[in-house]
Amino acid sequence: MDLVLETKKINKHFLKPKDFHVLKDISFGIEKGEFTSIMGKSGSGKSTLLYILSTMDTEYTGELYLNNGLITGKNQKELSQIRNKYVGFVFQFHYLLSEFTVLENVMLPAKKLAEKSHQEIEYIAMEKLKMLDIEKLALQRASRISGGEKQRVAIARALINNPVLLMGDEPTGNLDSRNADNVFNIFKQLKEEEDLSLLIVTHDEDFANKTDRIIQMEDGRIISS
Ligand SMILES: Nc1ncnc2c1ncn2[C@@H]1O[C@H](COP(=O)(O)OP(=O)(O)OP(=O)(O)O)[C@@H](O)[C@H]1O
Repeated sequence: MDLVLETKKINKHFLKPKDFHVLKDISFGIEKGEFTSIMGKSGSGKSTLLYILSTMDTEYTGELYLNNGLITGKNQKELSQIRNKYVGFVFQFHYLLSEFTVLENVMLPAKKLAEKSHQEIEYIAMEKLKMLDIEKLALQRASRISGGEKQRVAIARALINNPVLLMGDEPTGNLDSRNADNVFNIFKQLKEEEDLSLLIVTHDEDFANKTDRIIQMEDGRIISS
């Protein structure tokens, strides 16, 4: 099995205001090209888990592997490199820089990685915009485009460093059903054509039912997957 992500017995406690065991023995793997959704009631620990998987939160016990490499125990500088290289993120709110153009927003994570020239990054960014059918918006300010378009730009930005895994926290939560369907179809296309793995937290049952696998969480545990 070619796993792009694996967790072994991840546990997390919030210590304030009092000890709360929020994640309990979370062990699972995501295969290359797999499209997985995470569902569960509000408060079941989905966002807390995603934050750990995204390497942003290091306060947990257990082990996290990305692309077969052990992530747990690495320092912040190493984590930031790994994050930029292997993982893309899409959130409910797109967090675009509104005074920047669409193209500039998409280029930003590649600029941070500082491995390619400005011209190369611009070329790749335009390719991503074409893939998402929004290349005509490249020079438009991010504040001047629609909600559905903004989410496409956020997806293009998440893909700029060619990640192996795209993670999303409610990426369709703020969209109407037509735009939510569009985003699902883009994800499916990325899985099928680019062999990308996707791990998406969602409350949308229709969306989750169309993915390859649903990980169901309850009270900090995985109850089915
Ligand atoms: N910083 C924190 N300190 C203490 N408790 C927290 C903290 N962050 C979250 N929690 C608690 O941990 C539990 C899990 O929260 P989390 O946000 O992971 O749930 P969720 O499943 O993503 O919920 P939702 O679907 O509403 O986004 C909740 O009971 C929440 O109140």
